[in-house]
Amino acid sequence: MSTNPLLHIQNVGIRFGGLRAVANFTLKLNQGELIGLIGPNGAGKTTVFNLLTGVYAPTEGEIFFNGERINGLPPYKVTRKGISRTFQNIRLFNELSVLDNVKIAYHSLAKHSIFSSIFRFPKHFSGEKEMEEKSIEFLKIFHLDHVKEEKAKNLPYGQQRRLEIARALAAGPKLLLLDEPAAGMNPQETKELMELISFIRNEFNLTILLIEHDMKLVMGVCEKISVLDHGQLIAHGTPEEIRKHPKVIEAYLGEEVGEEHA
Ligand SMILES: Nc1ncnc2c1ncn2[C@@H]1O[C@H](COP(=O)(O)OP(=O)(O)OP(=O)(O)O)[C@@H](O)[C@H]1O
Repeated sequence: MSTNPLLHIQNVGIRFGGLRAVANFTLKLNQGELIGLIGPNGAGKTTVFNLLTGVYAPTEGEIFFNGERINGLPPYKVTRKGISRTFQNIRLFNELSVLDNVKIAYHSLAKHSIFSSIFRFPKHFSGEKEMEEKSIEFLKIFHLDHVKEEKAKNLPYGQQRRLEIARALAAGPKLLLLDEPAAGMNPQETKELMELISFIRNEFNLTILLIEHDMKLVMGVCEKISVLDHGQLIAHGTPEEIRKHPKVIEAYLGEEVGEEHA
């Protein structure tokens, strides 16, 4: 069995002018792990995702994915390597149907060539059919198949969040980055999301890095949690260790990190 981590972030940092948004950040994710990334507002969590997905190139450090150095690669190449993400502010094709939103993501994996697509050779049609069937399978997992013809913008908020995850998964990632997937959800929706995240991790053999302010969710699904404060890693450990960690308690204004933050 390989002991190499799927993702290895080594002493990564980035400056925006005089601000060191992330500094000396190190994290290893092994295949199949579900790790939480938490921290107060402005701690640098989304910047870490932007560094991992090629939105920003790190000004220091290295990022290895599957043993390959990926820092500096453009976002589309990072996606092709097997890293997908969702965004804090939902980004869907609002005017397209739910099904088309997933089909577009699945397209990046489709086996039929661009020429057969343009000239509509038979191979293209079988590719289209397969893509549609696969996309509907994804929608079933996310309980969205009954609204597949609906425009994305017409879905209730909780369903839009689920569609974003379905779309990220349709690109066939090995590593899924979820940026505050429970933001704006009610407690029941959050509970269902928690179950869904655990389910897809097992079902798709995924490795997941989860940014989330809802501590109940983070503590409930993650094996390990990394805590950022002012761009620095201040703690890494099990939910129980993090809950009691003095630096984490201090970063969260003296309160014990727990359900009061849910
Ligand atoms: N493109 C940018 N240019 C300048 N400053 C930036 C840029 N992106 C992020 N920052 C700054 O970097 C710091 C970290 O921001 P980031 O969005 O990563 O924090 P966060 O932990 O995700 O916060 P939140 O929980 O509020 O989403 C903040 O001070 C932010 O203003």
